[in-house]
Amino acid sequence: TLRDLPAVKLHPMWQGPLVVPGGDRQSPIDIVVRKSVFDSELKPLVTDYDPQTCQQIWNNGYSFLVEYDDTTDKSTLKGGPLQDKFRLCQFHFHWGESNAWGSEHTVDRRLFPAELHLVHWNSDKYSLFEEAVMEDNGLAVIGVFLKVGRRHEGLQKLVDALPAIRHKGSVVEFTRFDPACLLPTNTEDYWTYHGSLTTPPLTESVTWIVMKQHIEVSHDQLAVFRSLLFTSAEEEVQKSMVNNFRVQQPLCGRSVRSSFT
Ligand SMILES: NS(=O)(=O)c1nccs1
Ligand SMILES: [Zn+2]
Repeated sequence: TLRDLPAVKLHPMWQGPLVVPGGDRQSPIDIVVRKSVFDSELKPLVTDYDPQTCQQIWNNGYSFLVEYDDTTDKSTLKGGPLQDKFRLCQFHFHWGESNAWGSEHTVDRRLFPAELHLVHWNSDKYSLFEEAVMEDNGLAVIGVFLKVGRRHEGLQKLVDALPAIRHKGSVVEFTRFDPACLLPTNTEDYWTYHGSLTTPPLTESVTWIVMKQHIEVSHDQLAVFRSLLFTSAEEEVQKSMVNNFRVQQPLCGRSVRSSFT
């Protein structure tokens, strides 16, 4: 198997392959603003999220996920660079142990303390996330940078639920949360490129939509993210869930388009 190949180094945190063999459209990447290409055909994002589809929040050992009922087209994303309609299935974050780093994407090498990912799959073409995750045009992930500043009132409900899921594998009910409150006010300006998931299975099935405008959260709110653990309750050594971001990947000739000049 992959593990037997001496060339494949296992990632210390994910025990998965660090480099995907033959991967030439991996994520995350550094977005070099002056090299991005303005595309006037790019439309504003159209999100239509139903808070009633929010189901649970859980610690999967990499991040914490807020999961939505994606058995119907109740919470959807369309527009932007997308031709089809995409269904929201979950959102999660990546962050650092300090405010100096934590995001997966960077803008002209600038790091942010954290990054939000809203994960959607193409429900016009596929019937399950597991199917779409293997296909070129299967997924669309919105990336939003977080900066430390004012407290984010909408985020607080989520922050208050985190102590209940400190350990890997813990799940609690989480309902009536509108993820639209986590989007920046400006959803017209974004960069978009074809890439991959940044955690296993790392498949190259993602149309990335990285928002130009960040959102602000308070230092204390981010500190609660860092109080989560990678480890389950049974493990002797508890490890703080921090620095759960992937290293940046080669662009391999890809172009990044911008919806703004
Ligand atoms: N970090 S990510 O949004 O690329 C992702 N990885 C696996 C499922 S969703
Ligand atoms: Zn992510």
